[in-house]
Amino acid sequence: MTAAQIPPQGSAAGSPGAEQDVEARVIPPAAVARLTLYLRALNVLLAEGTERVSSEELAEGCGVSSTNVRKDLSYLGSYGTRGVGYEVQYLSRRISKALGLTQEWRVAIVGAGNLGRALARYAGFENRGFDVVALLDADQMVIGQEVGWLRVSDVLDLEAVLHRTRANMVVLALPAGAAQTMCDRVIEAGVHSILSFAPVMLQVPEHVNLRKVDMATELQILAYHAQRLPEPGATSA
Ligand SMILES: NC(=O)c1ccc[n+]([C@@H]2O[C@H](COP(=O)([O-])OP(=O)(O)OC[C@H]3O[C@@H](n4cnc5c(N)ncnc54)[C@H](O)[C@@H]3O)[C@@H](O)[C@H]2O)c1
Repeated sequence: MTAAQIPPQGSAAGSPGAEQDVEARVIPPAAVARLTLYLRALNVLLAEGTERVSSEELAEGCGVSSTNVRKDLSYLGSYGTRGVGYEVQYLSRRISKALGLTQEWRVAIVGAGNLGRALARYAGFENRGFDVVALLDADQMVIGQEVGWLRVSDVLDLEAVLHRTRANMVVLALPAGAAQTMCDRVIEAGVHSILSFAPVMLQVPEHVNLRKVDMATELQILAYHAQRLPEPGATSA
């Protein structure tokens, strides 16, 4: 094993001051995305009772290079010592903290159609620090229905529902035409972290964090890469 070791808390790099310095750093988006992969792998290792892991093992489990692992983890602090591997529990805590996952995230979903319902029923969010606290819709036939353990609220009451449930993230699972108005209302109600599935560009002020999920674009990227691969069984000329 050649991985660097995370120091025990209280040593120079693990001291509260050092952690604050580290947290002030901006982590590049691609590294943030990989940190979420490491966290998922580390949580599996934790559940299995594994105490240490090398950067090579972590890299293999996440499908990235060990150089990437070491570089990404260096954003959380410089850990220098080689040969012992990372302490799984400590590293998992550090990544969770860097990703803001030690904070309570309470998610309201607007749009209780196919997508909104599937998301509301998905049990995996809670394990990863996201509590789905509300599901809202505009359709009188849908309002009041039970989805999982939630009852669909009337979107006319959006502001009151967000306030009552202390939601601090909103997922928009709405038709494109309704998304901007709803996005504006959500921001006006004080929620500044929004994930949108609507196939439309949304305008938000600078202080708002907006992420857009576009599966069609992902599929197009996949198609581009797939057509560049040789057909199975094809021989190169
Ligand atoms: N990004 C992706 O990967 C992806 C994948 C699937 C769907 N989508 C998009 O997600 C959105 C939802 O998809 P779906 O399949 O669940 O659609 P759906 O038609 O099943 O559900 C939409 C829901 O939104 C509700 N709604 C409409 N206007 C509203 C408003 N102003 N306030 C509150 N609720 C309102 C409707 O009553 C309906 O229940 C669509 O825009 C779709 O294009 C994106």
